Amino acid sequence: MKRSKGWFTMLIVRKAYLRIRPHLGEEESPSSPYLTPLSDTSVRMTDPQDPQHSRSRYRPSTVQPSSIYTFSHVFLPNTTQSDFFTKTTLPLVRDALQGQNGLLFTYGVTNSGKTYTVQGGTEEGTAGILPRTLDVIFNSIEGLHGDGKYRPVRLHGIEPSDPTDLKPPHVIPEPSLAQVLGSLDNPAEPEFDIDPTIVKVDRNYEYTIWISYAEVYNEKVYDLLASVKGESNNPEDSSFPRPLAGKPLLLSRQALPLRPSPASDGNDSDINGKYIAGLRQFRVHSAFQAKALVKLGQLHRRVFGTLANRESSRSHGMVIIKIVKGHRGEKDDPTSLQVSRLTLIDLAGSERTKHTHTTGDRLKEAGNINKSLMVLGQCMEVMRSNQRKIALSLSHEGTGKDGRVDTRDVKKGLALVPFRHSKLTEVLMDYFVGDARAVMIVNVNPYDTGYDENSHVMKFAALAREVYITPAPAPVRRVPTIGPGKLQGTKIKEVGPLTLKDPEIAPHTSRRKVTISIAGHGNGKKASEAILEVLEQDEPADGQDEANLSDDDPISPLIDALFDEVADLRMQLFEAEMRCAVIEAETREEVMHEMEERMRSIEQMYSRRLMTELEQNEMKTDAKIDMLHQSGLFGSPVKKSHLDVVDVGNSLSEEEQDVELSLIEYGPAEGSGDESDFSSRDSRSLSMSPLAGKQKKQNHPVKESIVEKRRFIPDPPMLPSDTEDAQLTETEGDDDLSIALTEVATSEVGEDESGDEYTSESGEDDWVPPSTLGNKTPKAKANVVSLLPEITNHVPKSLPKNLQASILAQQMDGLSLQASGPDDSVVIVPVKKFRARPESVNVDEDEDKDGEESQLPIVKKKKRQLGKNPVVTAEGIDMATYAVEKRVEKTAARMIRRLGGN
Ligand SMILES: Nc1ncnc2c1ncn2[C@@H]1O[C@H](COP(=O)(O)OP(=O)(O)OP(=O)(O)O)[C@@H](O)[C@H]1O
Repeated sequence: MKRSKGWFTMLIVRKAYLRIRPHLGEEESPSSPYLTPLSDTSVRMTDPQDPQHSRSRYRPSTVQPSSIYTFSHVFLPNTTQSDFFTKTTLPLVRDALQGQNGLLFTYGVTNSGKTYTVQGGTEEGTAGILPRTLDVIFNSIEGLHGDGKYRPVRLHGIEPSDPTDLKPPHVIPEPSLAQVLGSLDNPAEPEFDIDPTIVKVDRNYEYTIWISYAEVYNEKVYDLLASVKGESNNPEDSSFPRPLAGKPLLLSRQALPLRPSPASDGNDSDINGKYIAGLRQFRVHSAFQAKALVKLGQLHRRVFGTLANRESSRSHGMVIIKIVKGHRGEKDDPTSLQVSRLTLIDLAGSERTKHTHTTGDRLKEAGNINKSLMVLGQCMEVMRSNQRKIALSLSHEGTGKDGRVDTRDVKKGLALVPFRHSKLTEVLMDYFVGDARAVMIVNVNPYDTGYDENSHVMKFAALAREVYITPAPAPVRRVPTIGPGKLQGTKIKEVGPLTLKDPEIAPHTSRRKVTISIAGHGNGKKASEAILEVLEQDEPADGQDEANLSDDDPISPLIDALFDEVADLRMQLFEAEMRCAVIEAETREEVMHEMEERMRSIEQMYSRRLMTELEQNEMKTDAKIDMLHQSGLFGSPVKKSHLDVVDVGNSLSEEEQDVELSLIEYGPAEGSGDESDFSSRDSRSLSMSPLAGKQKKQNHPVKESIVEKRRFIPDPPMLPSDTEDAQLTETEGDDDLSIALTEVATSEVGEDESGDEYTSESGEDDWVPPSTLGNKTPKAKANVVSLLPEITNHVPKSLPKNLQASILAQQMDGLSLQASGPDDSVVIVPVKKFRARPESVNVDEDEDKDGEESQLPIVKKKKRQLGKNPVVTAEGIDMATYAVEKRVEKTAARMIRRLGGN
């Protein structure tokens, strides 16, 4: 494929490196990091709050919970500064020495290690990439220093140097802030921490190195190497400005304007970049001098950027290293000079306004930081889309006239890259549209709480990687041999330090107080604080610099105004988006809390229900135990009884009485005095059983039919009794139990051998008094013992043992032995139909009609207190069942023996 000529045809890949910060000892103990290195070039980022990894199911975020990101290289936490420098920055230094422009910037959230990467730490061997770059440059040009007759200006210009440029930096005329605070700070960079690397350079050339240090703070550009003038309260006092008692030292500085690079500087690019007008630069002869300047700049940065958070960089700091290279054989020919720039930027951390609840100045500052970073991202996105369009056009090469693509047509269709929307991108514009190699370093602290912010950082990196920048050789400019101050092109007005006396600063100033802590750092010095008042002035209005603008300036006032309008609108849009994002996050959080609240209340409701169920079950069990006690399955509840249900009562042993008594429901104790409330007490005791309640509610058809039948069941004839006042009657409150037992009794043991019923199921007509049964069926000598297996067989074996025992007990409870008739036949009657009741209790009308119940014996009620008896266990029930069986067996055998004997 033929390549068209143009700036977009030679592409180089931008490098994006990821550096993972180690966990620091003094920080809170980390959970697991959310970054997992997968290879040398890729990492997986997993949200620690993801439902799969956390109990919380709701994330107030739309960020993907897990993603894989690819970089040019991933540096693990244990990477040394030296290794990092060699792999990321050294190639840029080599290119710069060969005449290529380069840009390196660090990007990441606060506390992710950007400053550590650029400047370094305090330990030996921890010098960052900036001091190492200076070391390598000076190591490499050793013996090749030029005489510095010419200096670089603006972006691409060269002009004869000013004598002041040659002065060493420490001779800044005004009392500088460094002098004020020099003793306060001791930036770490031990002399012994020098990078020994040497890069091979063309030894036919001479080199001069120039350093500038600027910062973009609150959408304004400041010179960090400009002298800072202090304002003493005493105008006569021209000496060293020290703060008066109780009054802070007042420091002032002025923002610098950005100006388009004039075409006369010989920029090859179609789009002119911008330069920082008035930015001071110093020629340095050694790495030591250069580092001293950088330290001064860092000190200024710290002082002026300390408004909000002294631990955090709130500005974008950029060190610009310019290398002027001239052929040794053409020393007097400035046209042979080449200028290359290497800019290292320590970007401010992306701020979490919604997390820190930032307000006031801090919010504005954070907004500006975010704005500049966002615009940087937008620029990259537009550049990427433009490059795609270009690539698409190139792929259709041959469709135009002569089979060539007209690049002008292609460029017309490209979107405008919004460099002008922030000061940062305006300053960097030249690198993107011009001739530069760019390297981005992404710093991430994998233990940081701001997963979402870090995720945005990674996405930004992914975007940046797809942008390609054209390399081009550094321009070689012809410089007229004119004296200092009379320069080619336009002369830029120097913007020096201002004082409060300067008339123009009043309308555009902002004042703020800055407190600088001076920590002892274990060097024997006492920790103290210095309060300063900082006065920052806006850059001069355009009108003031009109004289400085070249005729070639491409910006017309109308276009400028339109751009400003667009910038304003974008700013408003950005703010609206920020507000929306905050509202969205808050709403999500609110919804999440509401959901959690609901879940909690549902959980509570279910636990309450569960508790109720448990209580009911307990009561049910208690009721069963009660029944077992009443039926004598747990010991013999009534030792002395006057049961007259069976005629043989008098002659039965105590044990036999126990068994029989246990088969009869309880009534009020004779003479206990509480006979009057027997009914209510009875029903109360039954109501304790949830089962009973349920049965009542269910209104079971079987029950109804049985109840119906029972209405017609006549009272049994009076049975012989040894207690005259004992009566058997039906107990109202015990319906359920009696129904169940009646059912069992009537359906299971209601037939004799001949198949004749001897208990009534259908009504009065069927009723056959037990006393006559013997006569009617003389052969029907029911053997209780033989009935036992039958009863037992009706208990489902699949049920748990305790339930089996309970059913058996109920069945047993429904039976009583009765011997009657002249032939001494033994009959089984369902005695559950009969209830002992006191004489004073009113009985049903039906019963009253019979008038017989008054003759029924009263059975003494055995009182039992719940909880006093042992807890039921399966073994206990087994044993009890076994005991009952045995006792019934024994009793029956005895009775049969006795009856047989008779
Ligand atoms: N690779 C590393 N090895 C050891 N310590 C590190 C490393 N990276 C960062 N640190 C330490 O982590 C802390 C935070 O780093 P640093 O100040 O560089 O973060 P930052 O991203 O520049 O923050 P800000 O944007 O707020 O200025 C510092 O104490 C620094 O010494």
